Amino acid sequence: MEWETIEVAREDHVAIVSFNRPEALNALSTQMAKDLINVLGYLEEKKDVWAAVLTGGKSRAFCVGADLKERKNMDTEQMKRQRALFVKAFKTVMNFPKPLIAAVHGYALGGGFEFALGCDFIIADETAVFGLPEVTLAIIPGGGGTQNLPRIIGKHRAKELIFTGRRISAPEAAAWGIVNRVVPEGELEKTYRELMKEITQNGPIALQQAKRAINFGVEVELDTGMAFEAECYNVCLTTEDRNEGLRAFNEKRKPVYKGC
Ligand SMILES: C/C=C/C(=O)SCCNC(=O)CCNC(=O)[C@H](O)C(C)(C)COP(=O)(O)OP(=O)(O)OC[C@H]1O[C@@H](n2cnc3c(N)ncnc32)[C@H](O)[C@@H]1OP(=O)(O)O
Repeated sequence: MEWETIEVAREDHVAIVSFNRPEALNALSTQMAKDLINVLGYLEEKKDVWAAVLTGGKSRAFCVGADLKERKNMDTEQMKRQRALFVKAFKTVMNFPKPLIAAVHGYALGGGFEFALGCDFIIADETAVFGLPEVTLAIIPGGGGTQNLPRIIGKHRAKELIFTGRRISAPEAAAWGIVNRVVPEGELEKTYRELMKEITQNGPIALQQAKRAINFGVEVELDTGMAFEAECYNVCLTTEDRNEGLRAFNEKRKPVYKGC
């Protein structure tokens, strides 16, 4: 499959999804939103894809947010249509059922930062810069930033970043819990390949059920969350992979999971 603004590479059970508009610092155009929705829908259906990583590809930016050049020439109707498409793209990232990790090099601003926040977690190299500058443009984050950021770093820190529109460095983002780890420049690709290999040696159905249980559970009170966790656990109980896991342990070998 080919997409105009996004590259997809495969490595075993991992899909490497890279924004591919380096000439515009991966600014989010209408076409890139369409491509991202199609790519993630395609990967959701691919049974042999167990996890994915979202990167800025060859650009010196992960994604610098909405394409302000494209937007400048839009009328109200076109803006409304683009907004609906953008919201669909952000929700497609947030609702992707398999582990989806953001690997950030360079700028992750506005919608670019919101794509990363919609992933399961973020790793970055030391060049990464994060920010939600929307209020400097007299708008607000419209890709889930006002919802995901406070859930990750708390209301007060989220309000400081959103009210100021200030950019923060990778080490600051790590100190605030936005980023799980920061690696030296040039080591991001090696790091995410190792991380994805570590994740995809595990049961793919269990990965999806763990994601479901966590995403649902953090939004509800404990008893409801525990009941939902039990539902997710039961999905794993009836898999052949679960039997393989037990067999492998008792035969003192690494399990070979098949996603069934
Ligand atoms: C739902 C989502 C909403 C949103 O995301 S709102 C938009 C939020 N994003 C922004 O406000 C970022 C705007 N861009 C900048 O602040 C700066 O740029 C950077 C800090 C990202 C980079 O600055 P520097 O390193 O000095 O490079 P440069 O000359 O400003 O940009 C290089 C080329 O990239 C284009 N570009 C940068 N950001 C965008 C963008 N968001 N939309 C469209 N193009 C962009 C520029 O125009 C220029 O291109 P040319 O060399 O042809 O002039």
